[in-house]
Amino acid sequence: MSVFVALDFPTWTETERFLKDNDLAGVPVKVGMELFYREGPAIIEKLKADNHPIFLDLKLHDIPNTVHQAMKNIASLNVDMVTTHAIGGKEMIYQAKQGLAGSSTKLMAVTILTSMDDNVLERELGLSGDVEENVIRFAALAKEAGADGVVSSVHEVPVIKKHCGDDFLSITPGIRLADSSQDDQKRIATPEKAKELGSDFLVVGRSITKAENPRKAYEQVMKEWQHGE
Ligand SMILES: O=c1ccn([C@@H]2O[C@H](COP(=O)(O)O)[C@@H](O)[C@H]2O)c(=O)[nH]1
Repeated sequence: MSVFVALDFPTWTETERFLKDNDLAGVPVKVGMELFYREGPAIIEKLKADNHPIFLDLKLHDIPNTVHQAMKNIASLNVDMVTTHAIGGKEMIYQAKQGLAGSSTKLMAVTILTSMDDNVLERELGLSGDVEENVIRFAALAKEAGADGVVSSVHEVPVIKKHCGDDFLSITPGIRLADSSQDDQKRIATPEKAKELGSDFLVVGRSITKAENPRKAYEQVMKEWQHGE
């Protein structure tokens, strides 16, 4: 199971420099809105040419037909995983999966963003239940609709596996090394904790990209993830 480095950079020039300067050729990477909206699908071809496994994190959320048609276009990019928001509902998630038919791209549904906590759910969104209850509900919905797995924080992985089964994949952002700053994330965990709680895949951005020595930070993440230390 892999660690995806979040390439949250404004352009390909900066991305390419980061990967080269830090000797990260071929590592699994996550492409999100910032880079994709600037560089478009060409960025995927460039990264594939350098053998990077790719998680395309575009978090689609629209009416079912629009998401279906968009996923048909995404399917032709042959990335490893793509995201949709579970809050778009069962029919939207189902149509997202149908749009990917014929490709090997896995569909991951975002449950509750790792930048949110119980307070935000209750006071700002008026959702009933705490983060964990909502994550379980969205994960069960995503599974029923045909998704391959969900995005959540590390802390909800055990309950997701309990309710949806061990083979329902979990990918967890909000990863921080012990000395990294929390930034805008509310539900964080170390790579070591992610291993202990059973995440299948990690997403690590600023703990690596903003580190004084990104290569050393990447190696520390891998050490904790592979050996739990
Ligand atoms: O719930 C979510 C879903 C996606 N993300 C994305 O992961 C990275 C995390 O970056 P860090 O710098 O490690 O905080 C970022 O690209 C988000 O868009 C998430 O954080 N939480």
